[in-house]
Amino acid sequence: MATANKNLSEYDKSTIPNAKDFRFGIVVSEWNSEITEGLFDGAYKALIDCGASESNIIRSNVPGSFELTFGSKKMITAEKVDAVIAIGSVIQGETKHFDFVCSATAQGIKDLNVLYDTPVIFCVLTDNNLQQAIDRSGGKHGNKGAEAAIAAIKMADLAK
Ligand SMILES: Nc1c(NC[C@H](O)[C@H](O)[C@H](O)CO)[nH]c(=O)[nH]c1=O
Ligand SMILES: CC(=O)[C@@H](O)COP(=O)(O)O
Repeated sequence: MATANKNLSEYDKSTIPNAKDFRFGIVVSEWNSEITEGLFDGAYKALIDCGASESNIIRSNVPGSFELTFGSKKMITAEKVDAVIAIGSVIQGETKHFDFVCSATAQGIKDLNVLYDTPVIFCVLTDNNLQQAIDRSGGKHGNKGAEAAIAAIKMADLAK
């Protein structure tokens, strides 16, 4: 189902474990910060809404999405979190760089989920243009950050 056919912010709390005992790391890319800050806001509010404590949400920043893999690895090894949410926004430019950044980031985060026992959630928008990113970070299609937060809670519960 394409994002256009669902709202990313919608969730049923009756199907989600209470997050009160979990500790979450959120790693935020600074590229396209007007988008990534919106994603962070959506993730943070959803975690709190589902019972997480503010003191159990730890944030770090990285320069761009390519650095999310390293930043997430550091969050796993240094902060003893139950799940990590990796937040980025990659927007197509004039060249093939978009393809390499998206692929490397997706593969890197997938690799962390294989190498470590802490789930890392792929909250990286890979859009053709700025409007698509706006629509998915609190716009008409909801907020992928909220979707990622729910995934993080469910995976933290699965991994415990
Ligand atoms: N163009 C975008 C980038 N590019 C930067 C890379 O992620 C990386 O920081 C750089 O290549 C140095 O290693 N990053 C994004 O997150 N979004 C973009 O649209
Ligand atoms: C995703 C990118 O790296 C891209 O936005 C960079 O833009 P360009 O391809 O025009 O150099």
